[in-house]
Amino acid sequence: MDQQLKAVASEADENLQGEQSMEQEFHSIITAIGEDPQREGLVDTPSRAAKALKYLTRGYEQDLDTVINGALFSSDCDSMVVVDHIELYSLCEHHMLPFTGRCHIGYIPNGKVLGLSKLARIVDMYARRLQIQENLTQEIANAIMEVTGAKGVGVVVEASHLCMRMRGVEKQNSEMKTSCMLGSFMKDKDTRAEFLQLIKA
Ligand SMILES: Nc1nc2c(ncn2[C@@H]2O[C@H](COP(=O)(O)OP(=O)(O)OP(=O)(O)O)[C@@H](O)[C@H]2O)c(=O)[nH]1
Ligand SMILES: [Zn+2]
Repeated sequence: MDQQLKAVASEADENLQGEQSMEQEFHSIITAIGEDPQREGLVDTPSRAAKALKYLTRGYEQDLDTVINGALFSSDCDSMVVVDHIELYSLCEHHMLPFTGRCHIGYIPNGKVLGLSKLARIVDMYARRLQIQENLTQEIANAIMEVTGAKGVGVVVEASHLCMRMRGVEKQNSEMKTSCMLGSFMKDKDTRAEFLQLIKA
């Protein structure tokens, strides 16, 4: 077996072991909450829950290079590019409960534009990890700046946190809004205003 095949096989093996140990943990959790893991409806639950959690945190297995896949194109465009209402699903790192909402992105290219879908893929890569909203917002903005070398980048995230709705303080209608402005979006208030007007956040 050549080196590359060996690496792929060993990664698959690690993933399988990780999923099996997660299954055992979910089995214990079901017992700890006072349920019977052998009950018909729960027999396959540890395996389903492990698969679901692996999926919900799949951003750990991704990196920027793979996500962008070379979709960076030369362009003379020096006007603002905005992609808004990119839905996001994340897990808060304090309670591992979902927070869901929308991400709005703007950037002013500097010779390169990014494939349209890649903005949404960058959002997903960072959202599908354990996060706080502030860090998520900043990580998305920094990644777009790093990949495109843009003149400026603006990111706004609006999200609702289940840890605040289903438990704890139990407030149903409040949303958290976070923003990160880099380059001309930070320095120039007209650029920032144009972005905020376009996304109407
Ligand atoms: N800043 C920030 N806080 C978050 C985010 N997600 C959850 N939190 C907060 O993390 C805090 C954790 O506070 P703790 O007092 O340690 O935990 P807790 O007793 O479960 O807190 P309560 O939610 O107030 O019941 C809470 O205030 C949550 O609302 C986030 O994305 N950003
Ligand atoms: Zn939380």
